[in-house]
Amino acid sequence: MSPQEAKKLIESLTSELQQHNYNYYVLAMPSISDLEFDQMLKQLSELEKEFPEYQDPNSPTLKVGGEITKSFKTVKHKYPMLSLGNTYSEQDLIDFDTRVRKAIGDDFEYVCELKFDGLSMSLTYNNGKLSQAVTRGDGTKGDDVTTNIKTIKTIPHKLKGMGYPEEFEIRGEVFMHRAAFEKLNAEREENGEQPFANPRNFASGTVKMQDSGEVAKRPLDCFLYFLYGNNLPFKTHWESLQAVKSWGFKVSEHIRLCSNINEVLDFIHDFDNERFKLSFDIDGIVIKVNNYAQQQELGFTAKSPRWAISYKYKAQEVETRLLSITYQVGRTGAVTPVANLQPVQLAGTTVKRATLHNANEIERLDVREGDTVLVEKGGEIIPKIISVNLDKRPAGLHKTVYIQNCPECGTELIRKAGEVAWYCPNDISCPPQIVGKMQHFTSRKAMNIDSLGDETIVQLFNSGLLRTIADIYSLSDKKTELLLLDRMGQRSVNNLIAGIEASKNNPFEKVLFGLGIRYVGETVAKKLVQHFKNIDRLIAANTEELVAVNEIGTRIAESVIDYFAEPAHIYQIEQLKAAGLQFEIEEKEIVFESDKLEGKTFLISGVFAQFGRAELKDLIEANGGKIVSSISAKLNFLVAGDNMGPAKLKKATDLSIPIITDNELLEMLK
Ligand SMILES: NC(=O)c1ccc[n+]([C@@H]2O[C@H](COP(=O)([O-])OP(=O)(O)OC[C@H]3O[C@@H](n4cnc5c(N)ncnc54)[C@H](O)[C@@H]3O)[C@@H](O)[C@H]2O)c1
Ligand SMILES: [Zn+2]
Repeated sequence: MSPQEAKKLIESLTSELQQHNYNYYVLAMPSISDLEFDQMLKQLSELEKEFPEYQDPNSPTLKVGGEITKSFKTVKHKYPMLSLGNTYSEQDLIDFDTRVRKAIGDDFEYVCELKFDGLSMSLTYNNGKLSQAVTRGDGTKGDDVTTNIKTIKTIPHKLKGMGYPEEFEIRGEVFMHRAAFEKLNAEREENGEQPFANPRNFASGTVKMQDSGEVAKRPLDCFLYFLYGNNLPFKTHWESLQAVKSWGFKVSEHIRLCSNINEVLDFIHDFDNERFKLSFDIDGIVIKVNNYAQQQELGFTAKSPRWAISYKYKAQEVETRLLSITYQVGRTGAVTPVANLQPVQLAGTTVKRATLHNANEIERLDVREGDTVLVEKGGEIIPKIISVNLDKRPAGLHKTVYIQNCPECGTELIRKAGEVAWYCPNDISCPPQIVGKMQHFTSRKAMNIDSLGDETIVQLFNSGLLRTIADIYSLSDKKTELLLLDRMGQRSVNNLIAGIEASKNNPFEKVLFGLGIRYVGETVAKKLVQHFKNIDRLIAANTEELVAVNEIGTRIAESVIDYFAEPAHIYQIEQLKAAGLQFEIEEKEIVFESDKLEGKTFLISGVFAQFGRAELKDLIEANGGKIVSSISAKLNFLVAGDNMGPAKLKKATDLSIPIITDNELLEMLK
């Protein structure tokens, strides 16, 4: 390769990898697999060795890939948070072992641990109390996410036992169990939000949310795996893991002390199969030299310790035959193509189906019924088709033609500009859409009608008793018909009717969420209700008025407008209103201009569910109050939302300044 070519290639690899780092760490939405990323990184590293003059000082080979964000307080790490050297090959591990031996001789042990697939977190404890939680960030500085991390039940706020140092730092991996991931991701999809590809991305997206209340709803967990501090009372990593367990930290039971590299390889082989039985994802095994003094002797490179390495498992792949492609219609009308496969064993489960995502993906793969396909199950939960084995393609297979009509109701499919999915627009009478909408409407977070479960809805739909959401509220007139159905006795019918009746007390925000308007999830529904107060004002709102609401963008606004433009939806709302459902919230009697706050000073900090900061500021000023920007003894009130910085909180508490919520501020205006 000529130097000129090498320079060009180094530049393009560097910028491509930087983009992938951004997608992975900041957006939590990677667009290539880890293996592809690692191969590109290796290629760059080899080129840089050959042509060091072209290496970018910010090369991804030298730096931890993450970034700090502007949304949290930045904290400098006391001990840098580095990456780990990684490999997919056993030979590389043997080479690693040789290097270690050269440096420290033969007398040492390894600790093998699982490489949890989440995001690393640094926790600081002072006198046994959790004082700070910080993300890895760029390795030198991270985001202070203490408030969010405090919602994780397995991270102790206060330690048990004795013998912990007065101040220490402990590191671990925050992750989400697979079952919780699948459940929450399915809910996201139902709400028309983009699903996360795997639990790691979901956990990482969650930790960086602004609203700790929302974080608390998503069950995260954390395994701890390294202790830092001055004069730790331990000589080895293994000892420290046993001790931190006794202080109340969660340490994985799957750790092993190994006296040589062969025992390490045994551990790796054991978990090649065992890993699929775990309730969470791992992407490999971490191998650490056990003794602290020996770790110190080995030291660090710019990016990772020399006393540790990780072995990453390759995603498992297998070939099988594609029997047919079918199409599923979801609650929102989105059509998903599904590959039905000749059943095959893969990653510990029998795989019969794989997702084909959308029409573009079918086009890209040129996959045809009857093809032999390569299926992968990696970090992603749902298996996917990687490629078609053209050598095995029988003669005469027809190119796949994407369906043009809904497989359920025959309506012609549509595709909106800028979207990849095709939709069935018939949300009035397309069976999976109306059943799905009713199931959503009665679900726990919406109207919470326990007695009308998913299967009962299907049964009532099939028997013609339910056709729309509004029909639910006329079931009480149809007791005789209900009693004729299978598994419907007097008691279950009474329960059913009572549950439906009770649901009428649900507040407007639950009803609005229950309607299943695309992109209107729980939080958006709350915001719309707070802002517009009643359904008529919401129906009348135009795009401008909608996007004026904090955190509502044009995509949501357009979806809301489209929904209310449909006469059948308006008719349904009229019926639900007539049945007695809540379509308004009580107006708070707020005087929007007054002198009630005259002579008082306010400082606003944190984020608020019902107001933007600018809105709050306007409100205070319109009522005669004065906004100040720093805390002093003269400040009258601190208006505090979520995620307020701990330093501010402490200062205000020290000065005994009254801390009020946005609701308490509203009370002052009444
Ligand atoms: N697909 C993409 O676009 C993309 C982009 C960037 C990075 N990546 C992936 O991320 C990797 C680099 O990420 P990285 O720098 O965080 O390194 P890494 O994830 O390979 O290893 C370091 C991390 O391992 C974690 N870890 C889990 N269990 C551990 C244990 N028991 N002990 C110690 N640490 C443990 C810690 O969070 C630590 O920060 C790449 O190799 C690549 O596979 C992928
Ligand atoms: Zn349809």
